[in-house]
Amino acid sequence: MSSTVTKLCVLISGNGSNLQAIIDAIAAGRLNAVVSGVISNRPNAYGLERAADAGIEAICLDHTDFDDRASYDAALRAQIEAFGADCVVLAGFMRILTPEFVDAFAGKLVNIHPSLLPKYKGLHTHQRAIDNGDEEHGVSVHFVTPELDGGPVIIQCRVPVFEDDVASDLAERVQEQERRIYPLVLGWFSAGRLSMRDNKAILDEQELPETGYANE
Ligand SMILES: Nc1nc2c(c(=O)[nH]1)N[C@@H](CN(C=O)c1ccc(C(=O)N[C@@H](CCC(=O)O)C(=O)O)cc1)CN2
Ligand SMILES: NCC(=O)N[C@@H]1O[C@H](COP(=O)([O-])[O-])[C@@H](O)[C@H]1O
Repeated sequence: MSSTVTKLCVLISGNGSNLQAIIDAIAAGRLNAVVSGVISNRPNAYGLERAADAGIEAICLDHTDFDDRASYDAALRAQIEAFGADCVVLAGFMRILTPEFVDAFAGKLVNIHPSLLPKYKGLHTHQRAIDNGDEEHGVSVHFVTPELDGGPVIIQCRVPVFEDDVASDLAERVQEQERRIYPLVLGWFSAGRLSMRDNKAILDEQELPETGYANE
């Protein structure tokens, strides 16, 4: 890994609590990286304010301004390259990315997903877990591939589901773990310990298991 500090370009769509966890970890000296820029596809994302408060360049690239996914992703790629990125960090980014975009950042594009993949790919994961009567749920950090939420898992964390849970209760319990594990994974990446090879996640030259619970 070069002596320069790892540049993280963070993509958001909403509140930005994972972005804030990354900003806080960097400020506390727990993550050796810099956020080179923040991009939101939604103008009202509170995460844009979080970035501005931290003195980080932040812009809205509104997907509704584009005719199709391919043109949006081309503009998104150009903006990321303008900011500079050793790693593109999806942090609550709610747009499905084209294969061309994903391939342009292969191996340095990660996402945090609120379920124990491969369960509950897609949206509304907490409500689906509750509706199914699951006793456990959780979060996965994975490399992004063209297959939606199908990329190699890097780390997972489990949380209990309680009988009286509503989706927001479960989301809060999951997000508490998200804020803990995302800076951890990004630290592995910035230290040159984490990579993706042959569609597998590799940590310290060891292939990571398909499901690996961080709180075991
Ligand atoms: N090609 C890939 N793109 C994305 C991945 C991925 O693994 N491969 N991960 C997602 C993140 N994600 C869940 O973790 C996710 C985000 C968005 C959607 C979705 O259905 N989006 C809709 C719009 C929904 C909305 O605006 O509320 C869409 O893009 O049409 C599903 C899963 C990020 N992208
Ligand atoms: N499919 C992607 C997805 O649902 N991501 C989820 O959105 C939330 C964003 O929170 P944040 O904006 O406060 O970081 C997080 O819980 C993240 O797991």
